[in-house]
Amino acid sequence: MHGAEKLGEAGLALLREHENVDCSYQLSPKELYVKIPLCDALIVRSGTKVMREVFEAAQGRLGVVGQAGVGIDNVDLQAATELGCLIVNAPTANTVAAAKHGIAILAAMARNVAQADASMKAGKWQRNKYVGVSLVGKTLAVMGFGKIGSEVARRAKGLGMHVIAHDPYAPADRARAAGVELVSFDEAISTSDFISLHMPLTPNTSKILNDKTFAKMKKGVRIINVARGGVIDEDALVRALDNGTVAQAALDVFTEEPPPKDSKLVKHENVTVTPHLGASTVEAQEGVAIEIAEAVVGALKGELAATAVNAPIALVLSELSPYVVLAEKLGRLAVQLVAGGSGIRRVKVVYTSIRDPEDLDTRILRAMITKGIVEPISNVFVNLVNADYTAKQRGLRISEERVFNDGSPEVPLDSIQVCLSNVESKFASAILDSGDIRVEGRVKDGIPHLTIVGSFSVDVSLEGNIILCRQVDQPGMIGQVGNILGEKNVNISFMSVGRTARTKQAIMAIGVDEEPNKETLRKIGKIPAIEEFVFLKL
Ligand SMILES: NC(=O)C1=CN([C@@H]2O[C@H](COP(=O)(O)OP(=O)(O)OC[C@H]3O[C@@H](n4cnc5c(N)ncnc54)[C@H](O)[C@@H]3O)[C@@H](O)[C@H]2O)C=CC1
Ligand SMILES: O=C(O)C(=O)COP(=O)(O)O
Repeated sequence: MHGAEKLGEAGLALLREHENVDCSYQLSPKELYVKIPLCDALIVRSGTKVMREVFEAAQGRLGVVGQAGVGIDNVDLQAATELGCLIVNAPTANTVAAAKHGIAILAAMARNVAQADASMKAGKWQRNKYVGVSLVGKTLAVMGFGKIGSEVARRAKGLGMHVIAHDPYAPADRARAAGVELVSFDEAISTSDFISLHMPLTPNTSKILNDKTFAKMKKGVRIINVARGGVIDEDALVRALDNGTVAQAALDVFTEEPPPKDSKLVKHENVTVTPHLGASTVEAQEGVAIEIAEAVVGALKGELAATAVNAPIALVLSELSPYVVLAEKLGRLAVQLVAGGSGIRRVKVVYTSIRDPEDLDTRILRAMITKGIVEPISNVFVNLVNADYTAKQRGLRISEERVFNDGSPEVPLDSIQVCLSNVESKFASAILDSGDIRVEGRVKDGIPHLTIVGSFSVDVSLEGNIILCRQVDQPGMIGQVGNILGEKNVNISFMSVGRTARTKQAIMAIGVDEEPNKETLRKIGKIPAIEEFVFLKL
């Protein structure tokens, strides 16, 4: 575990309870590359760039990077995903601090607090020069109505401002509940006296305020930015300040941090600046440190991080947890049933559920099925982060289907079925007439069970390992197999027989705690009534 930027003490203490912690601050990229292969986790703040080189230098060891804040524009998510590294952030603990800093610099700008302070310290008394503007009745456009934007809106209304917002993805009812009207981008920027930026920096929002958009604003508009410097074209802002389109700007963030010493923007007399202090209160930093420490420790333990940035969002985790295990095990079983040499291309997953498709997020289940399929046949370590990417890389086409059934609404899924198309099986009974290998499972009392193999019904809990045998349905079979396993001290945890009357054949599924040796398996294969069998590792 390695901390690259100063983290609150409470978070460090929590980390130390679980991991070895090394705090080195202000490392050069080179120094970081040397340290990183020795670390399982890295925690940074917005000032550290975690680019592809860092993930490459990690040589596969780095499992998680924690960004101790909201914005993750300092992390190369694509590289992290490709190289199987989970990124978690701390999205909630600094919301109020950032919102209050936005309000603080807005109010300071409107009343020239910083400029007046500097003037007095220079021995002057300039009451006429620093006449400000009122906020009451002025229109504020909140650009990005997320966590921080909505807190800013609430506070600005308390100051008597009229607040509108632009956010293409925000739910209208949330804005309505806050008494804020959601408007188009053009309406927001062209009708307001103050514009406050609260969207993430992404390719879509980069330089969203530029010459063209400044030209649409009311003359004398005031700009506040506590989001990211890159959402403004800073040269265009200087031009807009110089030609009076923008009366004032209050900026906490800059395209380059720290900005160049001779930055025209920073030095502009109508600009109020702070050095990226939005999240910097003692309280917020302690909160963020705890939030990120918990996420990183959890991720290192293999828990599904709710704040994972580049993994499928683990919605309603507690509810889906047993299905996540079931999904991986079905993937594992299916792939082990494939005869060597037949390449897997198409995977069909069928979820049977009473839920509407929108109420059931299957991304995590798909990821786990991929993990189950890919891991036994490759050196790739598949995790929630790189599952979809890995599947694509290997040419696996995974299609998902939903089948509606009448069950209890409390049960999110009745069954999961995994079919591998156009492959040969080392256990012919697992193949349907259509040529697909099929396995299906359910969760019973919180435990995943295998319930169908090919066209045979079975019922075996997916714990330990499994032996599947197809035999002529006759008495004494269970005893014969049980004796052979017993002789070698292989403990049977579960056993189930499913038969089809038509063929008078049965499939026996036997759960075993230990892995039987080759000799034991050979003996089972020699029982005359056994037509085929396979040992599957879970
Ligand atoms: N100055 C500082 O120290 C801090 C800065 N931040 C910055 O503030 C940003 C916002 O943080 P939160 O509110 O916590 O995130 P959030 O994710 O809750 O909200 C961001 C909102 O922006 C919206 N958005 C995305 N693209 C947009 C577009 N093109 N136009 C308008 N809205 C758009 C999203 O729909 C979302 O509602 C972070 O991404 C981070 O960069 C966050 C904390 C501290
Ligand atoms: O949370 C964010 O996005 C921030 O900008 C805070 O960054 P910091 O931890 O102060 O470097």
